[in-house]
Amino acid sequence: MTSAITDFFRDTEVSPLIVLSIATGLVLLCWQFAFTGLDPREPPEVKASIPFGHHLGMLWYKAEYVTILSRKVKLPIYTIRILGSRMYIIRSPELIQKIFANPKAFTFDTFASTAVGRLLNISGPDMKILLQEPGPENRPSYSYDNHNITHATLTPSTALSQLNDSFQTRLAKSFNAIDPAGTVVYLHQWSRDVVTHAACAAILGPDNPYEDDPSLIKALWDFETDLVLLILRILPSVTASKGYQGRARLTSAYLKYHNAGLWKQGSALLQGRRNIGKNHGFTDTQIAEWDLLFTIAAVTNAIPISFWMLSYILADHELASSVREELKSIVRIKVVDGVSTCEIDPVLIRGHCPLLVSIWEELLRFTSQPTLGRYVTSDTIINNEYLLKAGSVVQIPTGITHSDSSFWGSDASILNPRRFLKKDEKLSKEDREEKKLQSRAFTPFGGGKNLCPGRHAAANETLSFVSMMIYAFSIENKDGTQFKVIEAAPRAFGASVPKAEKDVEVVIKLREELRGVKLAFATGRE
Ligand code: HEM
Repeated sequence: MTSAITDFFRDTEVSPLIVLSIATGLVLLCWQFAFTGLDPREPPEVKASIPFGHHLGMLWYKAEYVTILSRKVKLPIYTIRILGSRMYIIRSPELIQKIFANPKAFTFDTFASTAVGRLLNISGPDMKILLQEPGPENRPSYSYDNHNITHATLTPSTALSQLNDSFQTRLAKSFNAIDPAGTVVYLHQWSRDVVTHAACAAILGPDNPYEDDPSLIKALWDFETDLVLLILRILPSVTASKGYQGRARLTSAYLKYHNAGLWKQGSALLQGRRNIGKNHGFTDTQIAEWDLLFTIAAVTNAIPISFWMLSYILADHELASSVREELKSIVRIKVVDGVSTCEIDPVLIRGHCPLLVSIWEELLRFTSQPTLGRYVTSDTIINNEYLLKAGSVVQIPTGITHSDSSFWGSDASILNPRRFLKKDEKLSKEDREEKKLQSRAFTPFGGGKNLCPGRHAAANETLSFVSMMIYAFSIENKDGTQFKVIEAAPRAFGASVPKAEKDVEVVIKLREELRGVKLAFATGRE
């Protein structure tokens, strides 16, 4: 056989590269035909206009492809073929809710466990015990226990209030370090660093690795940026060198933190997760690695959205001054032992600052557009209508439902800061119907069993950061030009909120009337 191939190359003028390309094409074509026909009850298939068009689209547009495709395909649900298997894409809020309602048949855990296994190099029996199967003596699996403690400590409770307090205390420290006469920073990077410091203090406690070595913040974001390449694991030390090195530095810093017993001053969330890890026989290194992954989940969307929210307000003078006006009702100037403090109470924002809350919700609609994924574990019919086959993947491009004018009106494609201002009691019957449709179409935090447990913490983080920035500081472009919202980069696979493409240099100054005053947040409130 080998000599026949060599003879062929010797006897023909065709380059081996062309032959190889033709052979690859043929294999892929056979693969495409090998795809078993659709059951008539499955969602209709949408074929690409050119051969392998969906594959090329995925390679080119990455996470955005199913959103781009769904803008053209107006069906409530449809099927495409990817790598020889089915992918069901759902645009209809009604069908999306059916998926959320059945986490056994449509699971997120399969994706999460595969990704975590590849990131942490877990395989074989360890993988089963750690992530999916019941543990020894039929105890619940680690993933089950971990899911419960994470959701329990992040829903409104004393544990969450303490986490929020720690966030705000560390945030205030960064604000008080700003030179009142003016500090020049790159706003995107500076916001990222300030909020990351606070988020890590909230989870890990005040004495955490990032305080010892602030360069770990960059390592964390390098790791986060290279996450997909690290999951793919194709020569990661070369293809994802920054993330690869960042992960190594962070893992050893987190291990040092655990070995020194510093976890004892961490959040109830961190301590609860540590206990569960210990009960399931995790080593300290595994616990450190899990904490690192959790830190990524906690910062990956919350931090970009803080930057976007600040940017959209700053770019609109009238909006910024209305927000500042509204904030006056939750600001107190306190004088203790001759020291004046300007204190914002974030717990009061929901009740006293409707415009700020509306901007937050609109930012979630406008920027948090995850493509949610579920794996189909058994043949299931949804809505008494569509058969979804086991082994397939469901994709929910929320960018579609978040921008559909039939739910959001003719201004769906622009950011309207006052969109969520209408109060329920003032709504007409028609408005109430529209609101119902909107609430089903609004899934910035996903839904069902995996609905983001960090949503309350994220709201607190963003609203605390933005409210103090807008109330206490003036922020202007360093070059004197008008502040504008900068371009967003394409959304990465798995990310809900995009990051900024570039950065903008600004001068941050404490407002004249607050010179000599310290900044703080009210704490100890539930
Ligand atoms: C604006 C900020 C945030 C956004 C937009 C966001 C969005 C999401 C989304 C879309 C999911 C997947 C849900 C699904 O598939 O149905 C998710 C899951 C998750 N998020 Fe968030 N998130 C944010 C902030 C946070 C924060 C601050 C934390 C932690 C403190 C956090 C922790 C998690 C965890 C642990 C999961 C996995 C939940 C599970 O599988 O049960 N997130 N998030």
